[in-house]
Amino acid sequence: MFQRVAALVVAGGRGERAGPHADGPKQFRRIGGVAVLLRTLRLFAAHPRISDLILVGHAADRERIFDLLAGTDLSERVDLVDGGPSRQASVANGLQAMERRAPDAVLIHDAVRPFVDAALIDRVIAAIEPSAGALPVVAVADTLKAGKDGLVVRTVDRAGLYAAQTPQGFPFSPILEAHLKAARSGGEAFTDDASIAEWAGLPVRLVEGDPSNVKLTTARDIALADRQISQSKEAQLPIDVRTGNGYDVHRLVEGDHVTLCGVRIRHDQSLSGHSDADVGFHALTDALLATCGAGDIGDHFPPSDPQWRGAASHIFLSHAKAVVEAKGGRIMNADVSLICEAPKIAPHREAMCAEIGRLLGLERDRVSVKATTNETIGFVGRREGIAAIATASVAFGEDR
Ligand SMILES: Nc1ccn([C@@H]2O[C@H](COP(=O)(O)OP(=O)(O)OP(=O)(O)O)[C@@H](O)[C@H]2O)c(=O)n1
Ligand SMILES: C[C@](O)(CO)[C@H](O)COP(=O)(O)O
Repeated sequence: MFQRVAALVVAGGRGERAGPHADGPKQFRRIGGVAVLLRTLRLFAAHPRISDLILVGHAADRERIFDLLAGTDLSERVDLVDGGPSRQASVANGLQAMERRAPDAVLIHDAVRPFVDAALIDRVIAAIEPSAGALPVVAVADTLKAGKDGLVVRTVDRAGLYAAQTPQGFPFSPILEAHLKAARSGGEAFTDDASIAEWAGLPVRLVEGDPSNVKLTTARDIALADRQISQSKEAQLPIDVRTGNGYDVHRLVEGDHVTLCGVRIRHDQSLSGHSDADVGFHALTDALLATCGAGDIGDHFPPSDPQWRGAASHIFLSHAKAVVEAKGGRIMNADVSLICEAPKIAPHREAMCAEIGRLLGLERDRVSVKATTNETIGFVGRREGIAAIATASVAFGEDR
């Protein structure tokens, strides 16, 4: 039995056949509310036999991937490697990056096969041998035709023909060697790793695949997968709605404006702080992080870190949104109370609500900004500072 079995998940493609989408290439599209890539990574991360998890992503998607993994256990678990111009090149990059970890065996999997399950991973691992790979397949069920210029040329005997799936499993050194040899020979035409093994003379065992383990190739595949999850048992589980609160205060000093809930307001004082001192956004950021036990704003953006000096606080709020969403949460509403003697908030309230709605993707009736004075009592009453209290609700479990 192999001691260390690593997983290499390739997500460096552009998903051209699926077409463009605001979320990015198909591996970032959501099915059942969760990004395809996140679903796939979670399955490998949760499997007890997987020792190492390497993700290959397109260089242009680095930020998107970091945002997706931020705040999840995966950010510690996954190593990100840049992909290449073809799937073959992406796998080769991943295998080379994995070499220093010296795994005994490796499973190579398409990020866009999010329906892989633990039983299939077990079957593939069990079939890998020191000198043979393992390939999950499903027998071809349709009658097969060869065609040319719109005409049938002949009917192909389907006996012994299989559709290849992933994860494909191999002893590590032989598949690395095979990939390096293929790269040296200049060929970029291999669409899977079993064909590289075959070309290099490494035998590959057939393993029972899983018809549900489809590859999401077109926009229709993605829509079907989304519908399938929405109708599945996981979608029937109760939704878990959580509430978080946040509080912040900043000192008022000499100045000419304050920024509150993303809106710059002329004033005869300014708020002092390491960032732009937007107490409203800071309190709301904490409220969002609190819904998933993700610490507070200071954990994510330490005041000791010079890069956040003077930073616009929408960065913190958008980050909190990404953390919540990476954990499978959907923000339901956001409510901020500003506590100050001046400036007057009412004239700016709509602009503040619009900014929160824009940043968190919330409709107007899910956002609230309120204000109160402190009746001239205490530090707020003496105009020494402005405070904010925020509450947010997030629904989790929609992705199960
Ligand atoms: N240069 C590439 C091309 C593909 N892949 C990955 O290989 C898997 C299977 O490839 P495919 O379905 O062909 O994905 P795309 O290349 O993204 O799709 P298309 O051919 O439609 O652009 C996907 O997880 C894809 O992200 C990769 O890592 N690097
Ligand atoms: C690796 C693979 O998913 C096995 O079916 C497939 O070969 C990917 O190939 P594509 O040609 O890029 O769709």
